[in-house]
Amino acid sequence: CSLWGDVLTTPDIPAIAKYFTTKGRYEEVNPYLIDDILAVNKSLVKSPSAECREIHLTAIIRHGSRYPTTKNIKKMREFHNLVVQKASGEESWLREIRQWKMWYTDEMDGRLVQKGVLDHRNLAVRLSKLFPSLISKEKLQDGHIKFMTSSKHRCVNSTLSFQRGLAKLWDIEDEEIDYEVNDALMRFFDHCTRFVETVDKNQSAMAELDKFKSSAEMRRVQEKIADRLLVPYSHITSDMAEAAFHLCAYELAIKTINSPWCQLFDEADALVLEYANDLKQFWKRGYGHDINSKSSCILFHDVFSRLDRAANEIRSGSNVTEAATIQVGHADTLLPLLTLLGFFKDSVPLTSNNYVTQGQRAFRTSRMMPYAANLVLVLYDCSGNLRLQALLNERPLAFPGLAATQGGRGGSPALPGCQRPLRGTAPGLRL
Ligand SMILES: O=P(O)(O)O[C@H]1[C@H](OP(=O)(O)O)[C@@H](OP(=O)(O)O)[C@H](O)[C@@H](O)[C@H]1OP(=O)(O)O
Repeated sequence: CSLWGDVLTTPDIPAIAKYFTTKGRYEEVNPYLIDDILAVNKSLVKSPSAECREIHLTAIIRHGSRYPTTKNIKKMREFHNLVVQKASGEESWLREIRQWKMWYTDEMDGRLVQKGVLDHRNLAVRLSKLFPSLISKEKLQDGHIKFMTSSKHRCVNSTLSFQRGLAKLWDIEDEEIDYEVNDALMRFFDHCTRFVETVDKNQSAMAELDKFKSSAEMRRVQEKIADRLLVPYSHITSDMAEAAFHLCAYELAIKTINSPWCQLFDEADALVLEYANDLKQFWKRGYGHDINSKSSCILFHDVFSRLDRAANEIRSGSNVTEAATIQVGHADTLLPLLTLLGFFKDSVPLTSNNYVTQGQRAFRTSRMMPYAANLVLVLYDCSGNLRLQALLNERPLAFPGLAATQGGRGGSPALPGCQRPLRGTAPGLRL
C-alpha cells in the first residue's frame, strides 16, 4: 500500500507502454517504483563531495496523470464508433473491445485524474527523502518552501497534491500552504508572440510531422490496424491510429488497465507512433525551431536568479531565504527549458525521412517526459565553492551545453541562447 492506503498491485502492463511518449506513466521511466512507489536511490543522488552541503533546490515538475484533452477525446470516440460499427472478426480481444464502453466525456479536457494526485503526493515524499535538509517540516512551516503553478486545473491540483503529500508525511493538519499562480513563467509559450506566430499558429512549422504522417512507415501501421479489424484501409487514417494508441495509453495511465485496445499494436507499430509524437515535440517544443527554447528564457532567468540569490546569501553568511521552490507546469514548460540547457540533443535533427536511423535518438519523450516528469536543480556550497547538480526524473543529468561553453570546467552558466545577460550569475558556479 502507498502512504494513502491505496493497494498497489503489480499490473499486467502492455509491452508497448515504454513507447507512450508524453502519455506515459512515470513508473515506466522508473520501473522500480512499481514495487515500491516511495523508493528512492540515494546512491544516484549524492552530493558532489563530502564537504558539500545542499543549500537550495528548484524543481520544475510536469503535472500528474490526466484525462485526454477534448481534442483527443473526440478522435478516440470516432475510432471507437468505427470499430463497433465496422470491425468484424471473432478474436477475444475484439469481442472485449465491442463490450468496452466509451466512458470519456468532453468535459474531462485534460483535467487531473486520481492517479495524477498520487503521482505528485508520492513524488513529494520521495523528494523529501532525497533532500531532507531542504524539503523538511521545519522549512515548510517556516515558509522557506515556495510553490508556483500554471493556472490549468491539472497543474493547480498537482500542486495541492504535492503539498498534501508533505502535510500527510509530517502530520500537518488544517494548515493552508500558499502557492502562486504564474502563467508568465509556467506557460511562457502562450506569452511569447514570436513563438505563437511562427510556430504555434504556423502549420508549416510542423511540416516534418505532417510528412511523416503520410510516410510509408505510418501507412504500414495504418494497414496493419485495418487488417486486424478487417476494415478498409481508407478508414484507418494516421489520426485514427493515434487515437487507438491513446485509448491503450490512457486506460493504463488512468486505470492501470492493460486494455484490449493495446492488442491493435505490435512493437514495430508502437515505435512508429512514438516517433510521430517525438517529431511533434521536437519541432513544437524542442530543437526544431530556435524560438522554442528561447521562449523559455524567462523561466531560465527566474531559476538562475534564485540560485544567484541563494549563492549571495551564503556568501554574505546569512541563511538562504528559499530552501526549495516547487514549480508545476506542462510538458510544454519543461521541453523548451531542457532544450535551452542543451539536454538530449542529437547530432542529426529528427525529420520525416530518418526514422530508421533515429532508433537510438537522445530526444525521446517516452524517457524524458512522462506524467510528473521533473527537472530538479540542486545548489551545493562546497567550502565556499558553489556546485550545481541537475536531476531528471530522479536520475543525475550532466550539463552538456553550459559546461561545454565554459571549457568543460564549469563556471557561471553561459546564457545558452537568452538575450538578456544574467546579473552577475553566481560567480564561480561550477556545473
Ligand atoms: O495531444 P494533446 O492534446 O494531449 O496535447 C496536449 C499536450 O499534451 P502532450 O502533447 O504533452 O501529451 C498538453 O501538454 P500537457 O503537459 O499539459 O499534458 C498541452 O498542454 C495541450 O495544449 C496539448 O498540446 P498541443 O500541443 O496543443 O496538442
